[in-house]
Amino acid sequence: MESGGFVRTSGMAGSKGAEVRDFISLLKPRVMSLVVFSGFAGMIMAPGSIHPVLAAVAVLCIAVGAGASGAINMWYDRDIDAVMSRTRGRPIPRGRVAPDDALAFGSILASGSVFLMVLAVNYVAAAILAITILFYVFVYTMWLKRSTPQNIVIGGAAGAFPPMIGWAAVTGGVSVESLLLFALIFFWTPPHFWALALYRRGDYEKAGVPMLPVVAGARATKLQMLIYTVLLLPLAVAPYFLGMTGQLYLMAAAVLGGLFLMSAIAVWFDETDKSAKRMFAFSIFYLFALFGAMILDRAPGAL
Ligand code: HEM
Ligand SMILES: CC(C)=CCC/C(C)=C/CC/C(C)=C/COP(=O)(O)OP(=O)(O)O
Repeated sequence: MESGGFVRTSGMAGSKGAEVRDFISLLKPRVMSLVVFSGFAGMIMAPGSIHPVLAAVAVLCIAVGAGASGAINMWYDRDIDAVMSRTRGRPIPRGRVAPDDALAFGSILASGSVFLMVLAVNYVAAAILAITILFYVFVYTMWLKRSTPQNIVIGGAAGAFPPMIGWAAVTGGVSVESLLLFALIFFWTPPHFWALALYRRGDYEKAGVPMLPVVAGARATKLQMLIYTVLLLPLAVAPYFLGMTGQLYLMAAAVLGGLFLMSAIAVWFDETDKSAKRMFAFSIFYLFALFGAMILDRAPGAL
């Protein structure tokens, strides 16, 4: 049976185990791991306390909401995913999951995560979760991704919300501190993504997606990456100066920031893709390590 030009497989092909794996990969689990970690960091940094069961439910809602929006993104982007070598092995282009099934799967999980957050945690956390999902699906995926090279700068806001969700789960509100956690990811996203886009430029060109390296070239992209990396430096140490962390975090943020800046400079001078690949990998380590240091060094006074 055909559906929207893609082979429908549900109910007729693949072992049950393989289908479960396919649905799991619709959730973009590796990206989800860092999203969840940043949401958890928001929860740990927030003043006050939350019952451990509610904390676990909030983390689950962030994980499921992030995964669900990833599945809807894969449903919408199935045409370009089939063209790009990085994404053509995904379950929809491979014909392992029907587009309609992916959309239903993502929509049910997205609604479920928001409802559970309302019922078990609080309205503010649920509202930010809903905004995050809607922003990623409608603003980034359906609107900006295919229309402007600033797609990931504006759309990147979606990926920056999770610590605010974690913070709101504990406090029921938004604060300067939680906005700072948002800003950290917001300014981290351009160097993170453009490093990948530099060495995947051919893919985006083929798919007609106007990513910055395709539209403005490598030099302009590298300059933008340097600018965002420099702007990230003071933001990354700011949690210490706001009294959110101790000196261990300050040192970690300074060292990580220095290394991130060095990798952006290496990308600037490197005519090959080697430094961009290294910077992309380091960007992921950077954010895990930054939030890890923050969690370890949460200022006792902030409790
Ligand atoms: C608009 C914002 C963002 C864009 C466009 C973007 C794009 C990408 C892309 C294209 C990949 C490669 C995935 C692959 O190889 O299939 C990737 C990997 C990754 N991204 Fe992002 N990203 C964004 C924001 C974020 C955020 C906010 C996080 C988490 C806080 C994140 C975490 C990760 C992780 C952990 C990986 C590695 C996944 C792997 O090992 O395959 N990204 N990102
Ligand atoms: C709680 C919650 C809802 C969190 C959502 C977090 C979120 C929006 C993360 C976005 C990160 C991401 C994988 C972007 C991929 O861009 P892309 O879709 O262009 O990448 P692709 O080409 O790999 O599909």
